[in-house]
Amino acid sequence: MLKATNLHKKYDNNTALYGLNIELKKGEVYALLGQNGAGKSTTINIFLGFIKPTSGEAFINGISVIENPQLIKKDIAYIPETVMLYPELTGIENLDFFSKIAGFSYTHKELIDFLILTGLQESAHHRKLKEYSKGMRQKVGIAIAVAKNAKVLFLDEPTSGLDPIATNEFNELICKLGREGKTIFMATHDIFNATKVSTKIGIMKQGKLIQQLDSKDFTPDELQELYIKTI
Ligand SMILES: Nc1ncnc2c1ncn2[C@@H]1O[C@H](COP(=O)(O)OP(=O)(O)OP(=O)(O)O)[C@@H](O)[C@H]1O
Repeated sequence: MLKATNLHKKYDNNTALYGLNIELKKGEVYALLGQNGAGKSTTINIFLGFIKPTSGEAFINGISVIENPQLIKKDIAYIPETVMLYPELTGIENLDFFSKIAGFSYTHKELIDFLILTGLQESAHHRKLKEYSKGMRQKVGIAIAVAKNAKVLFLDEPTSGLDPIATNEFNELICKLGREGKTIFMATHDIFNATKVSTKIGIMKQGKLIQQLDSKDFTPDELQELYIKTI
C-alpha cells in the first residue's frame, strides 16, 4: 500500500535522506521514530507530494507519488500535529465542507456517524472549532480523512500535547482504523505509544532507517533501551 524505494533527498549541501526503503501492507500502522532532524517530516512530505526526492521512488497503492501527485491525493490524508480547520465552523460543518471539497456529499446522519466513529463526544458536534481542544480537533481531522475514504493516513506527532485519556482514545481509534484496513504512517517521539498503537516501528538516524521492528516483540522499556543504544 505504501512503498519507498531508495529515496534520497538533498537540500543544497544538507542530505536529509540517504536511500530510504520502507514497505507497508494494507492495515499496517507504522511508527517512525528518530531525533529532531532525522528525516521523518521529509519522508512524509515526499509521500504527500509537497517535496520531490532528489532520487528514488515513492508509491501509494502502486501509483508513483512523484509522477502522479494529483492522482494519489484522493487516497491519502494528512493529520498534522495541530489540526487547523475553520474556527468559526462547527465540527460537523468542517467535516461537511472538507468532504464536499473531496467530492463527497453526506447526509447529516452520515456526518454524525463519522464523528461518532472517532469518539468525538456528541455535545461537541455542533460547537465551533475554536472551542475545541487539540484532541477534539484531531478527531475531526481523522473524521475528514475517513469521510474522504483515504487509504493511507499520515500523522505528524499525533500524541504530542494530548492528555493520557485523549492519548488512549487516539490509540484505540488508530488500532480500529488499522483493523478496518487503513494504512497509517506516523512520525513520533512517543516511544511508549509507538509500541501500543503500531504494528511496525522504524528508527531513523541522520536520514537512514537503521532499525525496523515488529512492535509486538517489544515492551515500551525494551524499545526505549534499544532506541537509546541505537541513536
Ligand atoms: N527546507 C529545507 N531546507 C534545508 N534543509 C532542510 C529543509 N527541511 C528539512 N531540512 C533538513 O533536513 C534534515 C531532516 O529534517 P526533517 O524535518 O525531515 O527531520 P525530522 O525528523 O522531521 O525532525 P523533527 O523531529 O524535528 O520534526 C534536517 O537536517 C533539516 O535541517
